[in-house]
Amino acid sequence: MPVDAPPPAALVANIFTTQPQDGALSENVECILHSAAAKQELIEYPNFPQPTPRSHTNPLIPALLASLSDDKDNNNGEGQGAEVSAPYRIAEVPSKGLGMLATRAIPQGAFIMSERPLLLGPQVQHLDGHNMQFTATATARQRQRAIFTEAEKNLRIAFARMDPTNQKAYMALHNAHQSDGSGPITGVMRTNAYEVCRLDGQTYAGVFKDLSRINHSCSPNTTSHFDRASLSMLLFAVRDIPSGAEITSHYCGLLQPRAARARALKPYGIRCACAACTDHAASDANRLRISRVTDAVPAIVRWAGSPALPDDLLLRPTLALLQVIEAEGLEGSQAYVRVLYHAVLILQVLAVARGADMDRLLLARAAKWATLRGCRSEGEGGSEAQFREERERVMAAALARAGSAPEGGGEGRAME
Ligand SMILES: C[S@@+](CC[C@H](N)C(=O)[O-])C[C@H]1O[C@@H](n2cnc3c(N)ncnc32)[C@H](O)[C@@H]1O
Repeated sequence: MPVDAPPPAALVANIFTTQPQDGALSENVECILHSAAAKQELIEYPNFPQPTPRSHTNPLIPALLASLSDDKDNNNGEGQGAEVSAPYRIAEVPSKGLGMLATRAIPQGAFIMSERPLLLGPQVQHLDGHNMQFTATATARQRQRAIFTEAEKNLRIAFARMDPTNQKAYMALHNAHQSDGSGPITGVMRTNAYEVCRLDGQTYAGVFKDLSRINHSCSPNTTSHFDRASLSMLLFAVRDIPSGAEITSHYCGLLQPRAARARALKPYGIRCACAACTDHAASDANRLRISRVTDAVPAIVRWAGSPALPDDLLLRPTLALLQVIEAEGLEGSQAYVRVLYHAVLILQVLAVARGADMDRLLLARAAKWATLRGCRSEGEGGSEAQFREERERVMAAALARAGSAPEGGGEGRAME
């Protein structure tokens, strides 16, 4: 279809647009948007369009590293802007088809890659046919088929507008929906799309050439977030990934029990046999516990201001919970970042009250907290202002525990 041809009358509610048109054709994203307001939101995003990031440096890291003199390897991103080859390759993985493998050791928190989607559109899974007319006697199956037919019609229009290189990459992706009524383009979308953003109240998903090759794990070693300014997904390691190891993400909620994960993975044709799915009783209990992690700052303030309460009252369970999350391989969870933050606050109080012997414990947790926060989208889990205010509250209470302010103060060094 020629680039500027209007869509058929039945599809006028959809807007077909190529964005951001800022470079090579294969870097453009074909978008199906449900409203003019969605398009406006997309292109009027602050600083849009930016080039796809080739590296990502966590601004919190350098100051922390300066104080961690013997931990120089813990860097985030590709270092001083040197051009380095991609730390991954796409290759066959036994019993999973293709997958993504690390071509060198990737440290926790490191930026792995960024990529724009080949195609961006409303999440097919969420199509409920609310804007379609059905006869009263239409069965659920007939409605489902009609929805897939409509989705395929829309996707075909967007597909026809795509750069031929991207069309080829798109159709080469895996399709786990070959016999359920999905059309071929819809099937690839349903198998490979990542949720990317919300526009005008609707959730959008994107299909990627390389990112969509990442296989599922219930204990994934990456996290990703979408960068609206560059219209690209950024991928980070949430724990050290050895050279040659598979790079994994997740296709379902990881804190739900094995049975619910199995249901969510069925449409992908995945019968997961990982440790958490095999020995699921203990893992389900751990994940339930992790799902219940809440904000402990008020409890930390109370403890910090009550010298009669033992030093290890909160530290011991907090460090134990970190171990449980690490044992489940859920370092990519928001709960892990939150519990690390709790550990940092508790250790800061102890550093003020008990002196320098807590420093190494504190700095190690603070570095990890900053590293993993740097992998998440800005402001997720709390703003800088909120952290500063909470830290001040905790440290004010800590002075009561210490009896007086320590010489030189223990706070600034660890957290700034
Ligand atoms: C998004 S694609 C991932 C890339 C895919 N392996 C390929 O060859 O292009 C999803 C498909 O990969 C396979 N897959 C992903 N994770 C898997 C896992 N943990 N175990 C088995 N197969 C998996 C399934 O066939 C699934 O439908």
